[in-house]
Amino acid sequence: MTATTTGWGVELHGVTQRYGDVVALDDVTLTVRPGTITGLLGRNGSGKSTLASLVAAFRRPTAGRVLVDGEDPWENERVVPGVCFVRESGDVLDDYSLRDNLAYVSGARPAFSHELAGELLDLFELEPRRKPSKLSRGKKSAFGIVLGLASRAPLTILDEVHLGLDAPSRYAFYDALLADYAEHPRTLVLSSHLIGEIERLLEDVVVLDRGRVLVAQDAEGLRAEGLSVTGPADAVERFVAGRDVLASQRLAGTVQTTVRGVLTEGEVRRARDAGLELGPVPLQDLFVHLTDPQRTAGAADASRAADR
Ligand SMILES: Nc1ncnc2c1ncn2[C@@H]1O[C@H](COP(=O)(O)OP(=O)(O)OP(=O)(O)O)[C@@H](O)[C@H]1O
Repeated sequence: MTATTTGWGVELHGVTQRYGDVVALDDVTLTVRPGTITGLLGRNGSGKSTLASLVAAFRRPTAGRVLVDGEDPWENERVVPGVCFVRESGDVLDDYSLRDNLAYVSGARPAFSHELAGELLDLFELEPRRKPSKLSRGKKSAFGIVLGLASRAPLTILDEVHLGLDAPSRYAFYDALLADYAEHPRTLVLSSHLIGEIERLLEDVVVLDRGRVLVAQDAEGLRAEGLSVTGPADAVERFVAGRDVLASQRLAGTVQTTVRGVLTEGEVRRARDAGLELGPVPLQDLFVHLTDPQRTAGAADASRAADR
C-alpha cells in the first residue's frame, strides 16, 4: 500500500446484521465514494455503529457482502491496515502512555504521520506522558481523534468521536480534519448527531433509519431537496397540495411549511407571484423531519405492503 492517495470506496450489497432477534441492519445496499467525506447519520439505534463495525471487519454480516476497496475486508491482510475505525469508547491501551499508544498504532498504520500526531497533541493540549485511563472523557475523545487523523488511513471511520469534547475542541477538530483532508485526500466517514456542526464538512450523506437506508446521496443535492415555503395559509396550502410535506407550523394567518422536492423555474415564479417566501432548510431540520417516527413508520408499512 502506498501513502494515502484518493482513499478507498466502500460497497454494501444486501447486508443484514442480526443480534439474536434484533435486526440491526436490514438488507442494506449503499456505496461510499472514494475520496469523500460522508456523514453517517441516523437516530439512536438506527444501525450506524453496526455498519461501521462491519466495514472495519470487527464482525461479519449475517448476510450480504461488504467490499472495501473492492475486497471483502474480513481477515484481509491488505485491507485491514488501511481501515481506521475510531469509536468514542476509545480502543486504546489504557495503562500505557499516549506516547506508547502512538508508537503502537503507528507500527500498524503504513501512512501514520508523527508530525500531524504531534500537532494534534498540542492542539488538544494532551501531554504524551499521561495514560488514557487518567484522562477526562473529552481528552480521551481528543486522543482518539489524534490516532484517527494521524493514521491517514485510506478509509477512516470516526464514530461519534466528538462526544465529551467541548465546543472549542469540536471546532478545532473539524478545522484540523478539513485542513489535513485537503492536503491528504482520503475517504472519511463521520458519524455524529451534531449535524448542524458537521454539515459543512460533508460531501455525501447516508441516513439510516431502523436498520434501513433512508437517504444516500450528495449533501448538496439533499439540501436542495428541502424547501421552506412561508406565506398566507391559503396560498401555502394551495401551493404545497400534492407535494411531500415534511412539516408545517401555523402562526395566526401565516404558515411555514417544509417540503421535499426540487421546484422548476416556473414553480418558483408561481410561488413568488402568490406572495410566498421560499428558503433553504438546514440539513439538521431536514434530518429531523425525514426521521420523524410517524413518517418513517408510514413509509415502512408501504414498503412492506409493496414487498408482499
Ligand atoms: N452487540 C449487540 N448485541 C445486541 N444488540 C445490539 C448489539 N449492538 C447493537 N445492537 C442493537 O442493534 C441496533 C443498532 O445498534 P447500533 O449501535 O448499530 O446503532 P447506532 O445507530 O450506532 O446507535 P447510537 O446512535 O445510539 O449509537 C440497536 O437496536 C441495538 O440495540
